[in-house]
Amino acid sequence: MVASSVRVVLRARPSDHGTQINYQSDKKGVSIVQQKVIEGRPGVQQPGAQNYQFKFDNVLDTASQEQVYEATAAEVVQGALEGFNGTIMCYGQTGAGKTFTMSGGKQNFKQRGIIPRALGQIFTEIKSRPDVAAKVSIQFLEIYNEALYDLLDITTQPHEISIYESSRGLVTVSGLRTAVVGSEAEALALLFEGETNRVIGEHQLNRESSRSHSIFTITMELKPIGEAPGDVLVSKLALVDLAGSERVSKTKSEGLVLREAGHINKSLSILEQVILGLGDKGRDHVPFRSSKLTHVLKNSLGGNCRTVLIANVWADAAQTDETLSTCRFAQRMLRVTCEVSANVVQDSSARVRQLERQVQELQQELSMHDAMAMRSNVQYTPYSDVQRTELRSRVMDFLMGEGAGAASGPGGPGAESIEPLELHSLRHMREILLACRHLYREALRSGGTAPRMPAPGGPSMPPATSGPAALGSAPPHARPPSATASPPGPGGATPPGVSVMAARRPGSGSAASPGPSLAAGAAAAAARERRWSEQSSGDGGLRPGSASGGVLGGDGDGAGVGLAERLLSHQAAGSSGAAAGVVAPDRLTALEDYKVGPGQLKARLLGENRAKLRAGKTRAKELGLSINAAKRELDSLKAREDEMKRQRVQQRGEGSQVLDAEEYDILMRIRELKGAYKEHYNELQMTKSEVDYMQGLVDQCNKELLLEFAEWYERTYGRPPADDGGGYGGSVDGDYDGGGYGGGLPSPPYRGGAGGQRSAGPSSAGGPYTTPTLPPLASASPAPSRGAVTPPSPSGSVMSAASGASGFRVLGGPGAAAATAANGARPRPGAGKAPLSSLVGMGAGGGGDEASSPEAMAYYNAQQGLLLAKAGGHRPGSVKKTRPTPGFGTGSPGAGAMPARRT
Ligand SMILES: Nc1ncnc2c1ncn2[C@@H]1O[C@H](COP(=O)(O)OP(=O)(O)OP(=O)(O)O)[C@@H](O)[C@H]1O
Repeated sequence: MVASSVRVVLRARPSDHGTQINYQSDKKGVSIVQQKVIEGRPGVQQPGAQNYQFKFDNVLDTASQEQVYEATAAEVVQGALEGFNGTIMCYGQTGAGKTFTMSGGKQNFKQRGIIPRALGQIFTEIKSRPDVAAKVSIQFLEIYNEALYDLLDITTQPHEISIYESSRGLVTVSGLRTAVVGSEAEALALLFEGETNRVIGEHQLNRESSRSHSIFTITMELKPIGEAPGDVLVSKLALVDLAGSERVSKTKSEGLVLREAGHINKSLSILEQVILGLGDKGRDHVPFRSSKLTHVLKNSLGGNCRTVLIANVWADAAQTDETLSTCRFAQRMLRVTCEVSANVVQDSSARVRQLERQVQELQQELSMHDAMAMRSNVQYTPYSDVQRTELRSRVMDFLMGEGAGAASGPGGPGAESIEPLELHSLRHMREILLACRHLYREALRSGGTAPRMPAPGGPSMPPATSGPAALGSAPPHARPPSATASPPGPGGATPPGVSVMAARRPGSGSAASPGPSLAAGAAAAAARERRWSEQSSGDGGLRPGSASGGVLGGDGDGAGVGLAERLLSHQAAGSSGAAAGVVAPDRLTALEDYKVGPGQLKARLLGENRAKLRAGKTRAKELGLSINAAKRELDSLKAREDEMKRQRVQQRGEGSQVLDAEEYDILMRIRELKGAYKEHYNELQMTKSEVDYMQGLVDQCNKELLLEFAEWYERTYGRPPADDGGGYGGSVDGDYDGGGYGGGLPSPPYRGGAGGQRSAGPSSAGGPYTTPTLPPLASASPAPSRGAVTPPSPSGSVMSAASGASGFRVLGGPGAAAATAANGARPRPGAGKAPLSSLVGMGAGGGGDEASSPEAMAYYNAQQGLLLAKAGGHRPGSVKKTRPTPGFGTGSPGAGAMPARRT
């Protein structure tokens, strides 16, 4: 255990108003000069302004925020790869940029936050370690109004999620879906999926304010593979985006948003008390259990965890009070220390192998001892069939030998004439007993009489209790045949080599056939065995929420549900107009109006992101082509070089080092090509990550735009009748790269259906990922090394690697596949039953041909049934998200003509 202090990073959102707080940072820390207005003259201290000094490890200058995000992610990721738990927690007032820091901005890849960076680093590192088997799993928890929600599965009810604390103080959250992910793209898809499910609201200071705390947990298990497997490193990374503290006088919150603010402020104030308690060594009680947030974070605050706090402040003069309060909180956090140690878990299979080796060595050791003690017939290995048969015949001889029937016990008449059975070892003794049992059963089966056992301690057994009927009810240790050879002495252990005069069973004819109690005993044993096997098979089952592997299976959960559910709730609610009497245009027309009207900001963002996504794909395609061309040229140059080398050796002998001009040129060209290959390969890796990220952003924008449109439509024209399937599910992203997580929304007819058709197959889906594959660059590729670029796998070329990493792997069940096919869209990571979202609008006119697909409709109906069945217990957040609240839309300040946000 090593004591480690919490690290604090200060990160400032730039001022919106040209007025800002003056930060000065030097080695001592950050100094904040409180100023009134310094417009036009930033950095100039006004007379009488107060100066505050805070000391933090790292002051984030906005110009270098990418490096700080990258470095902060790397800090905990590196620790996690060594088995240390880590936490990064964003704290600060509302609007200060916590979500921006954790998840990233919505504009571009460069703005991605700490979570996507951490995921990228984890998978890059895993790829560079071929000697390690890694398992990465993800959970995404939301704490909203003091209730727990699963952001990866919104059908899970809060009461199904609970916090457990072990006697050693280890806190775990049970009931959450655990998604095992195999690539960065899969993990990113889940992040975006969860983000979309998060409850957000709008107030004066932030149009997209998180109304909940979220904890994105990455669990890693790293296990060495190969001849001598070692211990497993298990680590947990908790990436926490807290809801922002807010002064309601500033945020002008009302209604539900105000109530949410109450919960947020209360839980943050308990967090402060916990931090105060942890910093005060004299305090013996820290109120971790006073709020769900502090209870869940217990191990991250002062536990076995390396913790980094990012104090987010808003560098605006109007926010000085909140900035100072955040800095004070961060200062207190610096006093908290954690006891950290690497989590090393023994690999049970490796342990078994180790013990087997140990047993073997001990057996050899024993054999040597026996040889020295002249005990040559001790056997430590299991008996073979031949040995067993031989032993049985000896036991038989013993039982039927001279004096049989006369001897009635050790010392009885005739006993001295019986050749004793020597016992060499415990194993030998057991085998003799087994042989007795075998013979006994054989005798019973062949209709013979069961030999009677002598009464324990008595010379002979009274007939009434000695028959087989009595045997069944006898205690196990007294049952034949074991009792016959039951060795003397406590515990029945007989020293090896001791001769035991086995008591001979009187062969009297008084024994009857096996009685019912024997049969009952056998039945009970069988039942026991059955129970045991049932139990063990039950143990192997997975608890709900501990899904492994089938992360996104088409089993009724998945990416599209959140949206679909919300959309369904609109449809199910029937028609009720906010503006009853207004003639509603058809929804596709309305959607077009919405995109140039109230939804133009999001529509523009979507358009921009789509353009960036397309640019990324084009670049990836160019890079792929150039890599493949380089590879082809390298192959032919290599062949030519080999040929020239062979000729040179033939003509001038083995030792000749003199190259002619052509061979020299070839060598130079090979070197040049290798450099270009490596450079382009690295760039392709980066571009690939960017494409995955931008795809997620596009999908997220797409969903949000649809959702906002649905809310706006309802407010403006009232709820559409249930059979009006015209628009909610219609895509706002008709381009080939579009589509929600569920495999793309159907292409709207007003766009000519281009999207749906173009995404019909892999060759049209991802331009750059469809060129022919090439074998890996064998000798020309750089050798894999830690931290270096991993060359393409032997099974595929650079191009196929790119396509794989884009994650277009079908993870959904048959329903997902059917829906995807119906959709004409390629399956996406996180698909699961996601295509539901694309099917919602199929009822009439939304999806063109696809609507007629019986498989798709069957899938849709099944999903709808599932949702309706669960409708009674929907999480409040998801329902709430679909419903404009009093604080929004018409009434809330700042809402204006914007559609009501999810609240
Ligand atoms: N460094 C930055 N550069 C550019 N824009 C930023 C930066 N930080 C924050 N923003 C912008 O400020 C706004 C508020 O940011 P964000 O939603 O991340 O704040 P928050 O602290 O999470 O707020 P809340 O607690 O209300 O959820 C967003 O529009 C975001 O894009």
